[in-house]
Amino acid sequence: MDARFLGIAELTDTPSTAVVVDVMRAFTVAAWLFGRGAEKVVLAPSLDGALALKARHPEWLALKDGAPAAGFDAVNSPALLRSADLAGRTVVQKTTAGTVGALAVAGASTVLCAGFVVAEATARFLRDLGEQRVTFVVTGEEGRAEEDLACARYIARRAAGEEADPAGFLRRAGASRAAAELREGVREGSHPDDVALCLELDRFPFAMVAAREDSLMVLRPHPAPAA
Ligand SMILES: O=C(O)[C@H](CS(=O)(=O)O)OP(=O)(O)O
Ligand SMILES: [Mg+2]
Repeated sequence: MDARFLGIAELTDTPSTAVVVDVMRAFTVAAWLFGRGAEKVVLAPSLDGALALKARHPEWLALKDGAPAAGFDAVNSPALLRSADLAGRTVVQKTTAGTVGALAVAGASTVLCAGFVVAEATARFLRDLGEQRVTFVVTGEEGRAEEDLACARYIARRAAGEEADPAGFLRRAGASRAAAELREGVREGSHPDDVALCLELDRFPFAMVAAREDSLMVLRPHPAPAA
């Protein structure tokens, strides 16, 4: 498999198959939303866009990164969402990196959103797809976020059918700037358990596929086929 690893600003063409990686924290959060029963996650282009969607659909939940804010129901923290009852709910998510990365490749034929919590299911999806050229969008720090790069490289190895010891990849992610900032409480809207939850390998059995539905980019879980 020919894998390339690009930051959002480095995307000069529309890839056929894109895996958008945001370990800390957007797509760990999205996986937890599905794990808690959410039906779909609508990826919003802006804070105002998220609030407009919520105004049109008052039953939807709006989630943003950073500090809590008026009009939003939740923040971008897996630990703060891990006990929420979200059965059948739609969540509108807007974050600094992850949702921006997914929207940047909205024209791709296949868009997966991923973190370590869905790594093997994502790799399995790619193996089943049989695509030879996969673009990994490394959403953090202009394509240099260690946690996203480590996760992307791990998924690429597994998608190519190679054995890969996850320990080194997880260690690299755990030593990232994002992990340090979360541990130190620098990032607002966080919980002390966020880093550990972001580094839980294969916590969930589904991949996450984003696709256009009407004018929206919508993320849904894609269960792994029976082995
Ligand atoms: O919520 C996050 O961890 C980040 C935003 S910030 O770096 O904390 O400001 O957003 P994400 O898009 O999930 O990387
Ligand atoms: Mg991030």
